[in-house]
This record gives sequence, structure tokens and C-alpha cells, in this order.
Amino acid sequence: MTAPVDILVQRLDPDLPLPSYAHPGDAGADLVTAVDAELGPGERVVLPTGVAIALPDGYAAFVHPRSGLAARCGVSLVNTPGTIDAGYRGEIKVIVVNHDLRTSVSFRRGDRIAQLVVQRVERASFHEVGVLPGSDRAEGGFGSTGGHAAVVADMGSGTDTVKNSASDREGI
Ligand SMILES: O=c1ccn([C@H]2C[C@H](O)[C@@H](COP(=O)(O)OP(=O)(O)OP(=O)(O)O)O2)c(=O)[nH]1
Ligand SMILES: [Mg+2]
Repeated sequence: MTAPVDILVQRLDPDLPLPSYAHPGDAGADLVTAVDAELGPGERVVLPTGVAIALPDGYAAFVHPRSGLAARCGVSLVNTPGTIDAGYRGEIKVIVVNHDLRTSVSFRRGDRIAQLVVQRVERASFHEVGVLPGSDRAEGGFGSTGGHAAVVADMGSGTDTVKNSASDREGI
């Protein structure tokens, strides 16, 4: 295993843990909520985590959802992944959303709500040109290669459910 990157952490709430990996080899270090919260269907909230960090230059950290919360409760992050810049010294906050249409979800202080993935990032310098070099993909995008899911539109009572035909699904 490669040597870990040292990251300075300020504990803004002395009773809450530092970000921590559940297992060796995990990519994400879990973050906890510093406050209780209850989210109704479709609601969102910004939750404090009780920690601030100083990333080394050339790194960023990304706040990712936890798949267990997503699968069990429909909970994700509005801005997934949230970006923590190397120069940011404020408290890491997590913008949680309850995507479930029927069920509320509650969090208790100390619950693990998200995970922080630390990565090296490149800085780019942007050079304006009149014409870009050609490529095989060219301007194709947004499903241009096909193979995506069918759209099923419910047209309301008294009408049949309308499914897009395969030819409709070859891109937009
Ligand atoms: O989920 C997140 C996303 C961002 N941040 C903090 C760290 C980040 O460095 C800063 C700014 O984030 P971002 O650049 O995504 O937001 P912005 O809306 O562009 O704000 P700004 O104008 O401050 O850059 O907010 C969080 O604590 N949690
Ligand atoms: Mg920004």
C-alpha cells in the first residue's frame, strides 16, 4: 500500500471523530453529522461535520454519498461530489437530500452521513483556439452511442403508458 497523504484536521467539535476509513484500502473516509436532522420526502439540509482540514497543494477532497444510505433510504448529496478546495479552511459541510418520495429519514449527531475521497488534482491552463483538433467522437454526446434506458411516460388515467421506441433512444 502507498504511504498516506498527511492532512491537518481541526476538530471544531471536540466530541466528534476525525474522518476515518472503515477498512484498509477504502477510498472514502467517513464524515459524521454534528447535529440531529430530520428530512421529509424530497427535502434537503446542509449538515455540519465538526471538522475543517488543510489539504496539501495539488490535492482536493470530494464529498461522496454513502451507498448504504442511498440504497436503504434514498439519501444522496445534492452536489455530489462536493468539492473541498486545498485552500478551504472552513468547516466541511454536507448537502444531504432525501430522494425518497414517501419516507422521512432522521439523522442523529455522530451518524456517518458521507465519505471524503482525497485525490491529487491537476491545474490546467486554458488556451483559446479558433478550431479544436479533430477526434473520433467529435461532437457526439448525451447518449450518441445508444444503449441507455427506455423512457416510460405515464400519460395519465384513461391512456396507455407510452414507451419510447428503440429508434427514439438513439440519442437526442
Ligand atoms: O459539499 C461541499 C462543497 C463545498 N464545501 C466547501 C469547500 C469548498 O472549498 C467551498 C466552495 O465550494 P464550491 O467551489 O463547490 O462552491 P461555490 O458555490 O463555487 O462557492 P465559492 O464561490 O466559495 O467557490 O465550500 C463544503 O464544505 N462542502
Ligand atoms: Mg467555487
